[in-house]
Amino acid sequence: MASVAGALRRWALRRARSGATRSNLPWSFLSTSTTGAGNDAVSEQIGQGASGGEKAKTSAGSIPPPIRVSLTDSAGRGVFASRAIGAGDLIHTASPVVAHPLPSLLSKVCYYCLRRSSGDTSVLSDSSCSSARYFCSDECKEKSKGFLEIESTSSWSAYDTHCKERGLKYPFLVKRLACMVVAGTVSADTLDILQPASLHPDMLPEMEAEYELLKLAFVKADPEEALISFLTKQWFLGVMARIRINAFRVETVGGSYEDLLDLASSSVVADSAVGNAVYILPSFYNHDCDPNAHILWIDNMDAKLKVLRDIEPGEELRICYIDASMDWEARQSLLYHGFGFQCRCSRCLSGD
Ligand SMILES: C[S@@+](CC[C@H](N)C(=O)[O-])C[C@H]1O[C@@H](n2cnc3c(N)ncnc32)[C@H](O)[C@@H]1O
Repeated sequence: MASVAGALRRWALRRARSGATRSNLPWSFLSTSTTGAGNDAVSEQIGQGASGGEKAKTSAGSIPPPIRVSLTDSAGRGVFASRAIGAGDLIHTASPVVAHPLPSLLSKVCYYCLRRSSGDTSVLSDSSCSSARYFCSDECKEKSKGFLEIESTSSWSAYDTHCKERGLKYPFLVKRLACMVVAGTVSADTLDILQPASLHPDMLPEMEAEYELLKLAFVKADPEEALISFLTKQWFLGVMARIRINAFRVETVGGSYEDLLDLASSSVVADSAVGNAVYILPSFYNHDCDPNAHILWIDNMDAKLKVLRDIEPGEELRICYIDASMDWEARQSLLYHGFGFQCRCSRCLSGD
């Protein structure tokens, strides 16, 4: 136990000495308001281009994305085009704040970037832990160092088994986020700007059990108290509430990047899911059953947002959260029960 605590202390010390700060974070400069108050800050930062971990880039690289985040009439905040965008154009790309492969695919999908293994997983498997984790490159291994060092100081068998037995995916994102916070690579309030789901009282006992197991894993590693002071039940529930609404199921598609981007269609056939991820900017896109924008993943966790048809300046950009080919009743039911809102897109309002 003492060596575990020592590892955490040494890590924190190294972070402090290297000058790493918690403000050096993806979008940490944004207001943490979940109401309209933070909108100006969001728009301003998009206008200036992103900095920090989450990169919002156009294909041209340094040009700010042609979008702003503002309040909509009926769906909270949304993403609007700040100039005309042509059908098929890439709006921006985004790297997640936090991502995790599906627990069943740890030996087949990169533990950092969610890229599928091409076959030989032995070379870059992480031998420091009992369950094999695959890394697609030394770069991904290097980028994982922070959370991995923290993760490997604790025993996760009780937490992982509890979640796997119940088929839960989101607690793995929370575990990764908590390790990143302890490692000092993200701030504990990184996701606060995102809209939270209202958690039904029936869900709370299960989530509280997950929280206790998460806390226990850290406490058993005997870290300095200050390092895990953020890890309250309120923090856990707040993160879960945001992940529930904003996590994307990452489904990578094979094929040439250019070919896929050229397609002005949302009917790209994806492979099966490789993991889950939470982004900041993509989380501001509202849903539409007849979307004018589309999110896709080519090869790894980096999301590409592109438009499906010509867009006028000022038009709201919306993606589709579900299978748009379902009928009105099925769509309404899925969006209400799965996502917690009554869809007010024009297709639904017209009864189609
Ligand atoms: C991922 S968030 C999108 C950004 C959100 N509007 C915000 O202010 O952060 C999803 C939430 O936006 C709202 N929303 C998205 N699409 C909607 C739609 N078609 N009709 C009504 N509400 C919608 C719902 O409150 C939903 O839970």
